[in-house]
Amino acid sequence: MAEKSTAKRAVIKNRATLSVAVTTFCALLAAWLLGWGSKSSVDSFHPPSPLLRSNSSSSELRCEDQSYKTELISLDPLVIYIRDFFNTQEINDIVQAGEDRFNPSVVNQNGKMIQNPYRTSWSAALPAEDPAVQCVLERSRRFLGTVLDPNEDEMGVPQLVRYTEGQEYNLHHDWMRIPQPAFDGSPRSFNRVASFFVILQADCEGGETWFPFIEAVSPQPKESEGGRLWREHEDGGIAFKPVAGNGIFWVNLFPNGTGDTRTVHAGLPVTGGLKTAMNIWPRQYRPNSQ
Ligand SMILES: O=C(O)CCC(=O)C(=O)O
Ligand SMILES: [Fe+2]
Repeated sequence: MAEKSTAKRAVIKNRATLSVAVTTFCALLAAWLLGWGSKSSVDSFHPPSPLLRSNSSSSELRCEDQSYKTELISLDPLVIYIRDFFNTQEINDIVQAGEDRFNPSVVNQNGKMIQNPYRTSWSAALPAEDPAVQCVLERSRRFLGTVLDPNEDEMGVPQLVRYTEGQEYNLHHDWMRIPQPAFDGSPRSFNRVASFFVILQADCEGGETWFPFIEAVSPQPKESEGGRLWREHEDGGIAFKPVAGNGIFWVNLFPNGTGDTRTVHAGLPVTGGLKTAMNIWPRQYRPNSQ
């Protein structure tokens, strides 16, 4: 009897030891799967776009996942409104990265970049190596899906644009009439296939982004007038209110590479305060003969 109970105790002890071991193993496995001990970010990647590849020396970049929401505004040309495209931390980091780099904005006139009363804002080219810049460029690249050829195309040089009271950018399109020859000397030229225009700071009055030739797929419901993010403009088309973190995406080029004049748009005058936004102009390359 005593022998039996000793054996039983030994079995119980072994089971207990086994169960502690199993529990510890499961806990360690769960901790590993949840990524404890590493940085609390959910998205990790090796920069894949040509621009990021050529300019980045760091081996790994960690970006926060961003759950943005998209709303189709127009199908032809394609215009998509993106809510919460950048988070507050990214906005702060990107503004800081560009803060000391602002110069008077210029416009392209017959291939020459010149200052013009047509565009009275400030611009700053952003450093491509900045981690927040890399994260939002990568997010934008993924948004584009197959629009960019990973072997040819790139995300371009992102820019900040800033307006104070009285400043504006009159009607223009973002695509170039004459595609820009490739900087690497290859017999290719690029054009801005699409635009992301994302608001970073919107402590301002005025400063809507107006597309006179864009018609919404259907009218907005009338009841949400106050909280509207865009409105039908009195001179036609749609005007988007600047809201920090939100962006507008549109396609500039037809499939044959020519520019779509219906994408003409303006940054309407800021009548008070400060508006800062980021331009991302992905570059699509074509052989020079085309
Ligand atoms: O400021 C805006 O609302 C538009 C700016 C713009 O179109 C640009 O910088 O190309
Ligand atoms: Fe523009």
